[in-house]
Amino acid sequence: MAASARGSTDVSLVVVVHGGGASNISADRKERVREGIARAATEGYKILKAGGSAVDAVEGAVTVLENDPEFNAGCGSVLNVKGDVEMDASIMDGRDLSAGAVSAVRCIANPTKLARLVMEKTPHCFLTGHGAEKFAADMGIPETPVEKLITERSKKHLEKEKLEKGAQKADCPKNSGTVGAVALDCKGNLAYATSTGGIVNKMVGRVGDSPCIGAGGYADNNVGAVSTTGHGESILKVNLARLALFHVEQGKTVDEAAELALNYMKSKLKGLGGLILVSKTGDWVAKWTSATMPWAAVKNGKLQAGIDLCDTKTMTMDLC
Ligand SMILES: COC(=O)C[C@H](N)C(=O)O
Repeated sequence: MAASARGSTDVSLVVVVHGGGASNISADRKERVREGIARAATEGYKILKAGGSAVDAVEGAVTVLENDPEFNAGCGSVLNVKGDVEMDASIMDGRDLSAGAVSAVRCIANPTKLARLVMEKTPHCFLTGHGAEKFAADMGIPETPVEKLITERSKKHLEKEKLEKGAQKADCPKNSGTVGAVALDCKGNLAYATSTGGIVNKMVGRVGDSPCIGAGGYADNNVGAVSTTGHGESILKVNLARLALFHVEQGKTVDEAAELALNYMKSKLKGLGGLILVSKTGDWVAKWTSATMPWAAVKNGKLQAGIDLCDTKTMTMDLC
């Protein structure tokens, strides 16, 4: 059985965010993570309330998390084997399936904003490495010195990982905080965004699932929107986001669809992770097979957030 939280049926504004599926989060970080994830969901919801689109809302929510050093995206990204930051992100508009992605980008504060520019300003879906960085410069995005993206925690994390190398099972990323959001706006449009520093101690040039449309996320107004987190190589192999939406298309509830997709990945590959899903009717679910997955959701002005099943405390805040 996968762990989960879910919302009920009726059409309305919905934002759901996640802060990455991972092994246990230490007690001292829990409150900071919970506060950050709730702030991101609130930001996304405010954008929807002000008449913004689902794409605006997911970009806004994920930007909050990229700027928060507690999460593995933007500032706070985990480091590769060389101690460097290489980030991946993607975004998708469920209206027309337009999508934008970037991978292995370095001196960029908000890779999701860059992914949106790829979607809106180029004839392509996906730019990588130098080309993506050149495009960012052409779009007037200032270069962020890499030191501003690296935290003491991410340095310690790499050191610890190098010492313990071999002890970790490859199918469960340790304490990673990849971030993502899904949203349903007042016009019935759906979108997702996912952003990550990837996995600690990764090879230079390694690209995970997060920028890959269908794996790291998917949005289609006819079905729903999904953002995923977890072991990237497993997520890529099962196309986790599209797989979950396939089950919704087949008539499963959002809860059943998420569970079927995650359990398939676990049984086939021993791959652990999590996902958030909102359907075209506004039903949502946050579900994970990893030990924890910080999540927050706002629907009908009510905010709920949680981290793991042992920590069932949820906040309910009236945002009407
Ligand atoms: C929780 O960690 C992650 O989500 C990492 C990300 N899926 C990757 O493999 O790049």
